[in-house]
Amino acid sequence: MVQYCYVDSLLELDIPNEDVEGGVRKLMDNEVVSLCNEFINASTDLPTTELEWTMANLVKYPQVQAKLVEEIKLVLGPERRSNVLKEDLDHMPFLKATILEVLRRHPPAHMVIPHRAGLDIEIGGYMIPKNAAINVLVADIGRDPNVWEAPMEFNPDRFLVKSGLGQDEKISVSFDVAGRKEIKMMPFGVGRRMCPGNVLARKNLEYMVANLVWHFEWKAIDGEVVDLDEKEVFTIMMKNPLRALISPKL
Ligand code: HEM
Repeated sequence: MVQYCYVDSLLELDIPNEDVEGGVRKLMDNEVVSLCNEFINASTDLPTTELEWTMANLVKYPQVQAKLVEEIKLVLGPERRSNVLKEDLDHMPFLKATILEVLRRHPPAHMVIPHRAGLDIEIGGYMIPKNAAINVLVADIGRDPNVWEAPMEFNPDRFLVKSGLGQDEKISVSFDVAGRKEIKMMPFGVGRRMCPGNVLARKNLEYMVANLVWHFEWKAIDGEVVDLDEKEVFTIMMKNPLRALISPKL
């Protein structure tokens, strides 16, 4: 069987050649290395950082952890003690909402990768000249009090939508992460350069968090308070790493 990998796709790419009008060229070795480096870092550091922020919030706010466990119990039924499976995640709106709330409140990247203006353009009364480096304050967008009610509060419920009445009542999550209609937060960037791993990253986080709270109880260490201060490393990490009492559920 012929294996086709990410590097093969890079070697096949034709990209615009800025030295030749309308021309194309192949990627140079240093560009391939840089893209692989970006891919490996982006797919490991950011999800790991986000997992720590999630568990920190679940330790700090035990009522949110308890609500997650309730949701899992409801989906798995009274008898099942096995792992939460990928298929189960589709029936867990509160879990999805929790991950979105972590991404809003603690995006692991406070800025996107720098972009460049392709032409002179005026946006919102500001002239942006061609070739200017552009960056976006991702964290500030997700914490904007004009857009989010009590933005510094950790409240996954804000992403839940109720529909139907009585027995037909349904709770779901409907959020435009890609910012197609409006941009209320952008932890994965938006547009053509939006993170290609965003669906995978959210699913993985949901899967890991669901199983971590299903099999273990996460509690604050006596006398310690979970500190949500931030520190910039490659990603925005917890200044004081999470310490917790983790006990297996029997
Ligand atoms: C919580 C997890 C993650 C977050 C918050 C995140 C966020 C981001 C952000 C903000 C960007 C820059 C977008 C822009 O410049 O407009 C980006 C780019 C990228 N991400 Fe992610 N990411 C995550 C996980 C992943 C995973 C799991 C993968 C791969 C499996 C991945 C692969 C990439 C790649 C290849 C780029 C560069 C895209 C480009 O330059 O066009 N990321 N990510």
